[in-house]
Amino acid sequence: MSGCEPGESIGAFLCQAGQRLRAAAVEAPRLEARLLLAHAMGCRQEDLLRDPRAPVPPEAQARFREALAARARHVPMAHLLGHAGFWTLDLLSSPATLIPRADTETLVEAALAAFPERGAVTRILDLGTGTGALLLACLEEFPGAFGVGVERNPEAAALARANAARNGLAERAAILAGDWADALAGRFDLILSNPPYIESAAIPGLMPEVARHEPALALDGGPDGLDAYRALAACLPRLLTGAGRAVLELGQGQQPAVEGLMAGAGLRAVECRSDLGGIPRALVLRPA
Ligand SMILES: C[S@@+](CC[C@H](N)C(=O)[O-])C[C@H]1O[C@@H](n2cnc3c(N)ncnc32)[C@H](O)[C@@H]1O
Repeated sequence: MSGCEPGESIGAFLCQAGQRLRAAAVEAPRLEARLLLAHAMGCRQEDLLRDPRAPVPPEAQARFREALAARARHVPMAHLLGHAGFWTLDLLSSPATLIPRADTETLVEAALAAFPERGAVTRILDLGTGTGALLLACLEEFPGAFGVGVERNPEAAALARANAARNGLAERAAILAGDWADALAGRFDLILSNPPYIESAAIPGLMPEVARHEPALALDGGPDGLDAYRALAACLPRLLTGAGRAVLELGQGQQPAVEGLMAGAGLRAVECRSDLGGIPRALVLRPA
């Protein structure tokens, strides 16, 4: 490849990998090449930069080539590295569910703003828990709370359980495989949900990392994107305590429709917090 030194040094591998990822229209090719090589060599990114002329060991070369080819096919970085950061946590991620997104952290901020008195939250529910991101971040922030996470895909439920253990929260979390709140009785102070909310017809047009590599069960909200909110509207009123709050993630432009659905079920919107891009993202609801 032009402009790269030949050979098997760290520098040569990074240069060639950066060019390959750029040609595949990957957004941050040099950074991702460093992350993948560090992962293949079992070291930190900083260690690579210390001696770019050092050789890449043969086993690491093989792992790196494989990961690089997958990344050039737009397999998401989190699937290749096996984990992703969310709030203060490091979470295992897998193709069984959504990779946790920074936008979803807006829901944690909204929950914290809704309950300035942390002790007021003793029972938390997360519907469609996936990696466990929202449930575990909130358990971290509300230290007196016990949490239940429900997930339709048993493989994702197992991942959420592993993440609870990995973050020292297993004693305070129960993860159930099931369909929304069908198997639940009782009431919760804080209910979180980031449901699938993309309109079915829009999914093929999403970036390839999402459209090809994240599961439809985590994305597809039906023809108008609102199917899961209808299911949530049907169960949230019986699950919230009188002073409880539900915090729901919204897709772009969905605030009026979701507020309308929830109002019809007897839930009043008290806040809608925007994400860092200025998009209304976290809708906070209370019993009317
Ligand atoms: C958008 S992802 C959110 C995952 C995680 N809560 C997050 O914020 O990163 C939606 C999750 O809901 C799950 N799901 C979809 N339909 C469900 C249902 N009927 N009951 C329970 N979980 C469901 C999906 O498998 C997926 O893990």
